[in-house]
Amino acid sequence: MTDHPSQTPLFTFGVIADIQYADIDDGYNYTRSHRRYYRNSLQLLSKAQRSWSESAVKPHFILQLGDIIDGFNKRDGASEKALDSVLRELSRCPVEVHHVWGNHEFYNFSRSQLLRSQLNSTPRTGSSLAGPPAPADFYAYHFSPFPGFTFVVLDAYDVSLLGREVSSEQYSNAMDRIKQYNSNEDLNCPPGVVGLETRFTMFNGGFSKDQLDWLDSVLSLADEKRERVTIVSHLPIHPNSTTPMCLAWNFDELLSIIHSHNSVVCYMAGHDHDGGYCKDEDTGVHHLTLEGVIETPPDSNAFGTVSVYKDRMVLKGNGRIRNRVFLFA
Ligand SMILES: Nc1ncnc2c1ncn2[C@@H]1O[C@H](COP(=O)(O)OP(=O)(O)O)[C@@H](O)[C@H]1O
Repeated sequence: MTDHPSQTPLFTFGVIADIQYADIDDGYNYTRSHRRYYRNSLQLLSKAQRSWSESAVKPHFILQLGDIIDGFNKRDGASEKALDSVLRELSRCPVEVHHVWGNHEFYNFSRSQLLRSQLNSTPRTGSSLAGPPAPADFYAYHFSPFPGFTFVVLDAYDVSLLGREVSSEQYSNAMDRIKQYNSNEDLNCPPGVVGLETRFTMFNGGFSKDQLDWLDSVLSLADEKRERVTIVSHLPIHPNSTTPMCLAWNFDELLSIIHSHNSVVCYMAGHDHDGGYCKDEDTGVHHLTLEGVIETPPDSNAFGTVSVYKDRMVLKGNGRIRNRVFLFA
């Protein structure tokens, strides 16, 4: 790996996904193929935090890619307590954390609770990239940690049955969309076993037209200013970076917006705990799906530190996460 050992990075940041903490015994995923270490995930977060805090070059910020606590907390009336535990652990590392929202955020909290919570990391000050803020109807924003670099947080549950009031138009629209493909009584059960249509489940969602239009305008400005843009959200959008069951419903629409701009260099997501990666050969965009902490054994870990240079980003993985170099096209 060429990691520019002699060069100082412009800035660095930490990445972590699917912590899914709950103070309960180990369990399994739905198909019982993967063990879930609910209680220990807090210890792995603690180790990640210590590694970031003690590193010679401190990360400028942390990207938390969603599912910070598990849905089982809701069942146990422990949502607030579990959230306090993970946020307390994260706050030991004195850097800004940018939170993405995943399906487990919506199992625990309503959208309005999330907007009022510490999981709403919308910056109070503007980004160096001008342009309108995102409409209040979805959770999306951009920030610029360093001149020439922009990060965009997207809401992958903007069009979803999760987090929308059953009486709302958004809920009906999401129901219409999922029912086009999924005729199961239990909408968490995917339609079929293989293929792209398996993504039409209730634990996934998509991006509204308003959000895509907003992103389009952000990327137009970024193109003009020759910014390097990294987009982060909970759901992967490239079929070669994940199993199809974890893709965003309208992944293709987001991909085509990215294709129509030249500023995007990387897209990062969580959700698929096995992780994944591909480089989109048409655009040179790197699609990284980060391995989830929740399915990581106690003697390993799943977090990364990304060093950003003028022409590349270098991911230093820990435990299950491998080192990678993302050259800018
Ligand atoms: N194949 C499936 N059939 C029916 N329900 C499923 C299936 N896969 C997952 N679920 C249910 O969907 C919900 C979300 O699944 P879960 O595995 O917890 O998501 P995540 O991978 O985000 O942790 C859970 O209630 C789970 O029981």
